[in-house]
Amino acid sequence: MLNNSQLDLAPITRHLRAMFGSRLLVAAVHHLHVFDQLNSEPLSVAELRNRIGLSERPAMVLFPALCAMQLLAYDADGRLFITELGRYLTTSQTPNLTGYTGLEKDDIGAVEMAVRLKNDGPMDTPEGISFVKEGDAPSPMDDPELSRKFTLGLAGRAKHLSPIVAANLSKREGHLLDVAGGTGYYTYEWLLNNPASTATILDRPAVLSVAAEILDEFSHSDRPGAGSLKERVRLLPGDMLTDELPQTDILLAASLFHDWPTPTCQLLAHRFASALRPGGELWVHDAFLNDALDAPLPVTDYSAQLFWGTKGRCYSRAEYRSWFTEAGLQPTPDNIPTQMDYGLIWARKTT
Ligand SMILES: C[S@@+](CC[C@H](N)C(=O)[O-])C[C@H]1O[C@@H](n2cnc3c(N)ncnc32)[C@H](O)[C@@H]1O
Repeated sequence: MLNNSQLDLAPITRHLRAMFGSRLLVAAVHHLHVFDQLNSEPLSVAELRNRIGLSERPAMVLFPALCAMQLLAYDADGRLFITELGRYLTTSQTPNLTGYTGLEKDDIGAVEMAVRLKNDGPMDTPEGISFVKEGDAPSPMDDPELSRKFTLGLAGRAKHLSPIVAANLSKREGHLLDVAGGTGYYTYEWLLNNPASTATILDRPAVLSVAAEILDEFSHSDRPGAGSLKERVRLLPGDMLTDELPQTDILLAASLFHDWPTPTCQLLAHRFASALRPGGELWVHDAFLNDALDAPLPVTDYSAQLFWGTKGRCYSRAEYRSWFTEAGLQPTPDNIPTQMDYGLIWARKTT
């Protein structure tokens, strides 16, 4: 069931994220010289990566974006080639737009994007990387001020999307584990829809102190059932990468995998599968690339934004489903759009 009665705010998030796509374009043309490399012949992804010195994550951000911009495409052998449109970004085409796009080549965002693409992330991160806590490295999510800033920064998005997400998750009596749950809005909405159920929100301690304030406010609202929420929610401080996870019937990973590189996503899929009881369900709310990894443009822009600020990127549903299968789960074919270019997919634990 899709609750579509509220306005989709995608135009706002698309314009916001387009800035990162623009940086990719200028960096690709003027700093990484992608179009010069492809000018004489199509190249395999591996060969192009090798020539411009990109590791896996930046390549899987940049190449899908240039395809979604219709500047590159894949041939039948899986090699990248310059499209008719993309030819106007080569100096061998007359006329071409390289002089015009070159006017932006010293833009500070484009220059920094080129640095981050080549380095697979920023050169220096003394405060740690936004939204991630890994090992002993400093994390803004463990700093009282920064974690509040980042958590409240996502609050409006979660508040807007959570009724739609909750309406589409399974209705059942049981337990929901909202891993890296942030504000907790997805949990509160699901508990209102499932009055006999309970939930755990797992996150960093500093994040959970913000969640506790939001839970307090939510439980004093006039929403039916809000009064019993506090008794039904447990706020569990921890590290999802290392701590034992509580057993659950439904595990929600909302805007979670996209902060992490592929090997960590594979690890998380295994950890989440182990936390599910037989018959349990793993739900992912995120923005997905298409399985051909060449569209859609709003998601390739979002992937660039995530690449800029986190350890992750956007992934395709096929990538998620392969991790679920490797972790012993059975992916369902469901593809449930929500809003702001997000959607839901899920897998079940059969045994
Ligand atoms: C992008 S936010 C998503 C929050 C929420 N699910 C939402 O959609 O609004 C990612 C969350 O992951 C949490 N996180 C990062 N590393 C973590 C770790 N190792 N253990 C637990 N939570 C972690 C962060 O504190 C942050 O709240």
